[in-house]
Amino acid sequence: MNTTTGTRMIETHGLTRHFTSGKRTVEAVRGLDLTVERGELVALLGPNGAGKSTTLRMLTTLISPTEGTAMVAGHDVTGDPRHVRRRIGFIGQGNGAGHQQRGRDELVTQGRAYGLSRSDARVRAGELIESLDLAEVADRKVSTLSGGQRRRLDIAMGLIHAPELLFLDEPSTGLDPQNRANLQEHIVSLRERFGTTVVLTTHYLDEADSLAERIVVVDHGLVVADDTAARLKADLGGDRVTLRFASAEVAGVAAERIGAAEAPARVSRTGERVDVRAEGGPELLARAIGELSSGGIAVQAGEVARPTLDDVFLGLTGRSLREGHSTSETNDSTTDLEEIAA
Ligand SMILES: Nc1ncnc2c1ncn2[C@@H]1O[C@H](COP(=O)(O)OP(=O)(O)OP(=O)(O)O)[C@@H](O)[C@H]1O
Repeated sequence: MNTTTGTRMIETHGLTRHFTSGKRTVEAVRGLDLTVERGELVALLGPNGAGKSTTLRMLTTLISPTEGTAMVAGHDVTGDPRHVRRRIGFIGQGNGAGHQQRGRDELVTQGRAYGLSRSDARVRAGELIESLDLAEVADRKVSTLSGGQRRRLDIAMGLIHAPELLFLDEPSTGLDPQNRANLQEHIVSLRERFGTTVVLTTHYLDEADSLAERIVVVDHGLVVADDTAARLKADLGGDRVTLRFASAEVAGVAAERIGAAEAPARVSRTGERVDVRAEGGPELLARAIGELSSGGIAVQAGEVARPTLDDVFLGLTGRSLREGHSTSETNDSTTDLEEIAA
């Protein structure tokens, strides 16, 4: 049920959240400006402690902003949280489903918590079971489901009241590659089937790259980049070509020659290695090997790497996203869903 008029699903201005304990104040989110249009699939990407979950918790009304404003699905998160909650779904980290009930009963209970009649909740549960391929698991006890099956059940729980906007906090953390791939397919198909706008957080660069149309990179509580993965990578200035030489001295001469021949490519040398950042990396590598060897310089090894989102992050922050990865944090999404339903 899409009830919001206009195309903007999220609009924040200067969204800020501080946590204070004793004399210590953590500035988890520091003036975040974000817009998401209806139907978009947006990933919030950032290292541990960047402020992704805190942002999601403000947008889903679970915690209040310290400063700033956020309109979500047409309503103010501070002034009108009930209407926001009715229009959104939130699937937190961890497993939101109980253990001894069957999947189908969990869904009906969840629908009831959102104010559906028992018969409407049953009908809606049946629709979701069919469209999310849960037929095989719906009549089993939740405690017997695999991690991937539970995650799909979690998604169905978040969709029971047909939200216009679905928030997923690290949906695939802890899943094996096969289950991650399945889950990603389901997320993509949500929009096709239900027209749902999806905002998810992730640590996984490849997940953000392949899944999201738009990537918002968050670091230290701020948006440091906001664009498509392709444009973020293109902004880096093309492929990275790495060549290795017998000595640092030879590499120095090679770097000068490549710089002169391949302008405007960016050339840098580290010891015996020369890195070149330029469009058309494979062709450049072939040219450089040919020209250097005809000038008497042997290239010992050469490779081309397409830019990755990790390169983007490294370029923006001087740190690698991979350094910050950890799956240790767990929030209980049962609590989140209950709070939302309250
Ligand atoms: N309830 C809280 N009390 C105190 N500090 C908090 C609280 N919640 C979050 N923080 C702090 O705020 C900062 C941002 O945390 P947040 O969980 O939003 O980051 P994140 O990007 O979601 O990280 P992760 O990828 O590890 O989930 C961190 O320094 C965190 O320790």
